[in-house]
Amino acid sequence: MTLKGLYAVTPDWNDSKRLLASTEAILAGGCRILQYRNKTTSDCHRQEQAGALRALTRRHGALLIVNDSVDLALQVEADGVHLGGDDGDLAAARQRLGPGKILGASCYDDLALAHQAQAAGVDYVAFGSFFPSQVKPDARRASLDLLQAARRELTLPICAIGGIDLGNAGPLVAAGADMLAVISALYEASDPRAIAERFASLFALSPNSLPGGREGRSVATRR
Ligand SMILES: Cc1ncc(COP(=O)(O)OP(=O)(O)O)c(N)n1
Ligand SMILES: Cc1nc(C(=O)O)sc1CCOP(=O)(O)O
Ligand SMILES: [Mg+2]
Repeated sequence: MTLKGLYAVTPDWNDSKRLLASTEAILAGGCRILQYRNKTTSDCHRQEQAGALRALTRRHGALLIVNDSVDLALQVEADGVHLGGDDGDLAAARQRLGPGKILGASCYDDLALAHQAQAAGVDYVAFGSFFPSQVKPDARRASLDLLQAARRELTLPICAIGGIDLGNAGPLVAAGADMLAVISALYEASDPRAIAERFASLFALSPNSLPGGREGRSVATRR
């Protein structure tokens, strides 16, 4: 499966019934990549929620990526793991996961970090925060210029994250983002399925037809 399109990331909800219902709607809307992220619950509850999301993503033919923990990713047979700067060594994680699992890395606003992550064997890199985020109000800010430079210099799929909604997503895709990672604009929506459908449709558009797409990659340079 390709690492392209809407990448839904779960909120810190401990109500599993609500979490599963909203996630099911997002997957029904065409999202094919889900990250399980819950920073506030116990390990035991995290394992339970991740296991339920594993079953749900399988039913929808979607990838499941676990945030922060190689152990949990292996326990629930997830498709991969996402690690940030404080989450352990990327090369060691690659060793433990083997070549078949997806490894993603946070690179914040730092292109040099992305080159290091690429050398360590990751499958995608993430930059952010592109916009103010209620989930991470103090996150470092990444720019469209950084995204365009990353697109020119890196061969890996690139993910954008942080405060992304339907109103600001177009220029990110036009600048070279392969994936848009989104929490609030999906999970706080009254109709998450409809929002997911509209995000998914952004990736079916050509760069120049996207809002802010004049500086998008030319067809010749797109992968
Ligand atoms: C797709 C994606 N990008 C970035 C992050 C942030 O990871 P990290 O910096 O480790 O912060 P936490 O999410 O662990 O708080 C992510 N989770 N997913
Ligand atoms: C988990 C996370 N990481 C970020 C980074 O910049 O690395 S921003 C972020 C929060 C994303 O949530 P929302 O879509 O609600 O802004
Ligand atoms: Mg982390």
